[in-house]
Amino acid sequence: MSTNLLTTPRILIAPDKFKGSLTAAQVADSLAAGLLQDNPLAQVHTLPLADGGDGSVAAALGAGFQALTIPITGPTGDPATTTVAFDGTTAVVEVATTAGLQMLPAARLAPRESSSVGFGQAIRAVLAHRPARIVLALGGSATTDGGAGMFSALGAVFADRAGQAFVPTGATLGQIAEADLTGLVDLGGVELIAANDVQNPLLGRHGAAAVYGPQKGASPDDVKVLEAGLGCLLRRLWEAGWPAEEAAGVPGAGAAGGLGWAAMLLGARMVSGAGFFLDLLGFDAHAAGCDLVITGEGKLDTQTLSGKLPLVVARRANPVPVIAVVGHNALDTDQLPAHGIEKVYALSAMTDQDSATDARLSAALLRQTGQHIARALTPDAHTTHTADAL
Ligand SMILES: O=C(O)[C@H](O)CO
Repeated sequence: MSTNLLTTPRILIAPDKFKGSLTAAQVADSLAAGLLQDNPLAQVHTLPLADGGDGSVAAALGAGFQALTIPITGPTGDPATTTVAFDGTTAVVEVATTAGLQMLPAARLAPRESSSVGFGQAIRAVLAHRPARIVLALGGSATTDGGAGMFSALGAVFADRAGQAFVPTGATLGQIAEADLTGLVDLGGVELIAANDVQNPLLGRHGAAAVYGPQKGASPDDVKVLEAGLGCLLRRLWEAGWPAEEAAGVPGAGAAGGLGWAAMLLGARMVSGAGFFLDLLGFDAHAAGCDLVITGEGKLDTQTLSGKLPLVVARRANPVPVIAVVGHNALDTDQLPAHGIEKVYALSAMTDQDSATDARLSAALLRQTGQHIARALTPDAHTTHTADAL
């Protein structure tokens, strides 16, 4: 690490979540505990981040937003509650905690039967608080319903060939014979922002069903049904007067089972989730004047290089040195300094066990890593401990 040795280093810890084990706040707190254990004089500030996927509401709450608890219908129809973050102006509503994989009862995947209706209900409920802006945090969804459930909750009516109204799920999108958008709630005057971390279009081999369907449990046959269903929804919304075809090709349209596309049809502006959340949470001001920024995520891989959160942090923190702490590093560490990351600490290099799904083990390893980093930074410790590159 080229950071000068310092007795009272000012350190900002700004990680994403470690998916499957720890929230961003838990990652940051574990690292901070280790750092302070070895150097109680360090000035450590934590800023748990998010990239638009799950953890976005938690990151906003950590930055001082208030929690609104809202009753919704879960992705497979069970009663559920969700939390929306609100600061009086901006509301953050998350797909992951309204129609997400994490909300499926007994974690049973439901690629055909799930819908985004709970996401729409949360948006509708938050309108009563008169937000100037709603951030739609996309990602981590259980469904590929193209936003049909969300539209239904917002007042759209879908009918089948017999004229029977129904709320479509992924598998029944193909039964939509007509879409009536006349009863849609008025979103005029509310700025909608879709915070998104993927660049996929709605349809095709890079689309929502083909790329993200399998992680929601879709078999190859299910993917075909979902793809055909999304095509049907697109035609019906186009017939109802929306620019459904143009929006389908926009990068990000395929986020969250097509909710990226659906959000654009509602007038949302699509933004990179990582950059947006760094701005919302005041990252630049927090990083300015620091001696070191520590970022991280569950897995560092080629997707990271295409602009995921640690790289955005590294770019924005410059000239402050940045190191990454990750669950697993699948990249050649030599290529990271060119992206602004001076050094990587990987938890998987510290243990034979799989820390990716074990929260307690991950937290313990993060604390140890915090201690390693403190020793590498402080003059006294540096002379008494060996440097510990992992
Ligand atoms: O929810 C999904 O489909 C993926 O996380 C991509 O946005």
